[in-house]
Amino acid sequence: MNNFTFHNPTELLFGKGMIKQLGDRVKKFGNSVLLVTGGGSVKRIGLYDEVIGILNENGIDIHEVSGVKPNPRIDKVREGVKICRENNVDLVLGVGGGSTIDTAKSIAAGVKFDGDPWEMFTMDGEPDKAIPVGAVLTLAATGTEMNGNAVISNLETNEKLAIHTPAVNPRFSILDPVYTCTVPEEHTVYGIVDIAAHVYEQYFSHTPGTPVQDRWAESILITLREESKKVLDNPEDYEARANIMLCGTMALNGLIAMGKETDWASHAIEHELSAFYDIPHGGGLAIIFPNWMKYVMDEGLDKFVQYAVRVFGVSTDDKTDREVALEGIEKTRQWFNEMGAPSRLADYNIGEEKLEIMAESAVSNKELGGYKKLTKDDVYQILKMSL
Ligand SMILES: NC(=O)c1ccc[n+]([C@@H]2O[C@H](COP(=O)([O-])OP(=O)(O)OC[C@H]3O[C@@H](n4cnc5c(N)ncnc54)[C@H](O)[C@@H]3O)[C@@H](O)[C@H]2O)c1
Repeated sequence: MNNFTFHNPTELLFGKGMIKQLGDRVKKFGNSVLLVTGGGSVKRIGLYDEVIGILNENGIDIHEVSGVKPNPRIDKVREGVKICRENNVDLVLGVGGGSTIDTAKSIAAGVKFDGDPWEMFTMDGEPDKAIPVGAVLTLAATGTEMNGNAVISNLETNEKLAIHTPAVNPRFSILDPVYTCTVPEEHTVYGIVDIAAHVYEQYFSHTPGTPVQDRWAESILITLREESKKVLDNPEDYEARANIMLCGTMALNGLIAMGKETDWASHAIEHELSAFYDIPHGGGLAIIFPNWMKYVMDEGLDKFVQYAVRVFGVSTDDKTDREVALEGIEKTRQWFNEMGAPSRLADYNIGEEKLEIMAESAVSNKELGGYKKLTKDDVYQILKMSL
């Protein structure tokens, strides 16, 4: 295990009715809020009215940015920064899924950033200041509710890039699984795939001596498999929704990455797909991940054997390590397929046209991969396997 420091400053308020704590939490940071919401789902589920009611009851001034789209855009960040500066906003409150909360985080950092907010995503280094952020999560997927990441797209440059800074870790995050009961089936599935993908990026690592982290990761994957069946059979199964939500948070809050090298190549490849084709992040990951696994498994079969045996119960009898590893990967594809996730780029009508330019862009200015370092040609091969 490598040396590490772990500090996660986000206060998690988890469970039915925890929204009641919102006024108290917001008032710790001041009395002027920028409320950031998406395309309307928070209104349809009644959460918007509830949040406005609580903020009003507590005498908090409300400013708003609404209409954040999936694969959120930099223009909404610019809009929010302007409003915050003009109104001396004390806290940016994101209410919605990852796209909305990432926008809230980027606005909070943009307020303290001297320059156009897009420069925070393209510059060397990370922004290190932000005004406080709060989150009310409505979709289990990204882990953004308890981390310092925010992913934003720029449609003019076909780029989807991230910032990573503890400055934007939400000061508090309210997670009521009831809100996730209305997430449509396809986004529920994309969320589950995204959570599994976060685990894979940290699980497949060459760092030796990490049995605790490995078993935490495996427990998230096994729980996800069990609960995904329940939630797809009954979308209002509270316990299943709650367990999936907790999996999402624990998959990307630093816990399972303690003392390990991590990978993130598949996420970078998927970000190219989302940037060029505006496809759902989880849908892109479902296509890419099993192909990435096949492409890199020979760099360290032992971890893939462990994954196959522990997560899918694959028997090792009379099989080579390679056969066991491949069976684990096939079971991964089967699990994603059974949930109805896409399996080929053709499912999004994506052909060969832009594979080369996406491969080039994925490796530009950065080293890609950890389990296997990937060159442009490696990325191209993985995309080609995914057609
Ligand atoms: N910050 C991070 O750590 C991190 C990690 C992974 C991915 N991401 C990014 O997050 C974004 C994806 O976020 P996401 O997966 O949470 O989805 P999302 O926020 O894009 O939402 C997907 C859809 O679900 C709808 N929705 C949300 N909650 C709902 C509810 N309760 N009921 C009905 N509909 C609801 C939204 O309106 C939207 O149409 C991508 O841009 C991805 O790249 C961020």
